[in-house]
Amino acid sequence: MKILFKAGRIVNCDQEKVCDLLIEDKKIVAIADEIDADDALVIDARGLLVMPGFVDMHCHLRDPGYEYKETIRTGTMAAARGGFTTIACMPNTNPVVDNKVVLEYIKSKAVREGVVNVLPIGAITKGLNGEELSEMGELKENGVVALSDDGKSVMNAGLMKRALSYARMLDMLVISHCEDVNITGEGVMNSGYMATLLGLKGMPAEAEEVMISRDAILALHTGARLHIAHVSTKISTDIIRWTKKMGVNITAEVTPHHLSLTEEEVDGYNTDTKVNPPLRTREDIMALIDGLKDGTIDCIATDHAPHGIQDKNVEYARAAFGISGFETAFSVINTYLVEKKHIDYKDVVRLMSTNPAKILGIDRGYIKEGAVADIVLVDPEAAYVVDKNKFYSKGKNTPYDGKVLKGVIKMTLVGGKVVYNSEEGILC
Ligand SMILES: NC(=O)N[C@@H](CC(=O)O)C(=O)O
Ligand SMILES: [Zn+2]
Ligand SMILES: [Zn+2]
Repeated sequence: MKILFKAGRIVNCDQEKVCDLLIEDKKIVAIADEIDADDALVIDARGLLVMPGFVDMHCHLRDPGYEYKETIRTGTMAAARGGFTTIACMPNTNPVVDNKVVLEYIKSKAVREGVVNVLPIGAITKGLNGEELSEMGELKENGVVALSDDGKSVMNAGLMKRALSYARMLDMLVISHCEDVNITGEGVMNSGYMATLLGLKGMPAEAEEVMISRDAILALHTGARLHIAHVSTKISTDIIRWTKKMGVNITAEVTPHHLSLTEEEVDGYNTDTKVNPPLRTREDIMALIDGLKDGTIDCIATDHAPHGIQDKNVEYARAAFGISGFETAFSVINTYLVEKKHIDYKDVVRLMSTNPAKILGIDRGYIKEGAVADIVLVDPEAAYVVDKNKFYSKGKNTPYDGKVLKGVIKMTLVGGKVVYNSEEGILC
């Protein structure tokens, strides 16, 4: 099967050009000004962006254990609609991914039912209990791309140090959810004026910042590769900038919601704005954007965290933390960052494809001859109104419902196969 994209704007992290692109079987075989291939399916890509498929290094697929929130099937369908071709899923399932049996279940189900590539992340501690290390070596041998207790912090610094030492020996990436729970306590939104006004308990910025500091120092002394999940504050960004300068092997991600929405969204008590870490302030957003621009923050990750209606349709203080993020990620970035001229499309590719692929150590994220044809075709000008009821994800928990966003995914290809297009939907 051959697919020929005609006159699309091909965007990589370091260059872009309007030209043709030919795919044969699983690979990109030619990129040139004018390609003819009689037997190919021809796609008119004029006015559209042809980008390397997005790579999401942080999502929750909820399978096994919480299939009412999401399954590998529905989660990967949502990912494909979002333009993602590879996603790394967190181990906070039930049972937790702390052994090879659960890992095998996810891997085989992803091969059978997955629409996009799924890379599982294993737990740092058994059962995410923060007490005993998981069988890290066994997890690595069986194919995890990283280790994380996401959803929770490893509160015991001694244990985290040991985890990082082993990770260093095994050459594994550790992804840290940074939250000192003794500081966040019962908090449900950002600490400050809004929390006081709304009568809700706050989650102070320093809960995140002290843990990033701790983990950066532990990474410095152990030499481990550390990745900070969902960075959300100005000071966090500064700490990462400084520690990178010191030579710490540290990378970081930020989510679309932390780049676009502030704590003001919580006014009205819409539980779909409840997320961990919480939505912060305008000042934090501006600092996070600066961090993306100067390379302090390496990538954008969705932290797609789908929940059921029963988890969210309760009073604010009792609702689950999390935002369903796959299906709005690109258009949020396009609307809030590209349209506002903070970044350009080369940056989008760097942040959503090239860098996350690099951090995960996978050969993806760059369009070139010979590369696997994981590609997303985007109409950057099309605007639409977000309708959560049209999500493929079972998680309808989006704070963007009813908002107008610009940028539509027209087509997603995984390994040279069209798995989604905006007219017909999911095709496999
Ligand atoms: N981000 C969230 O608010 N929730 C995540 C956990 C996490 O990413 O820490 C979840 O699993 O629901
Ligand atoms: Zn987290
Ligand atoms: Zn998460």
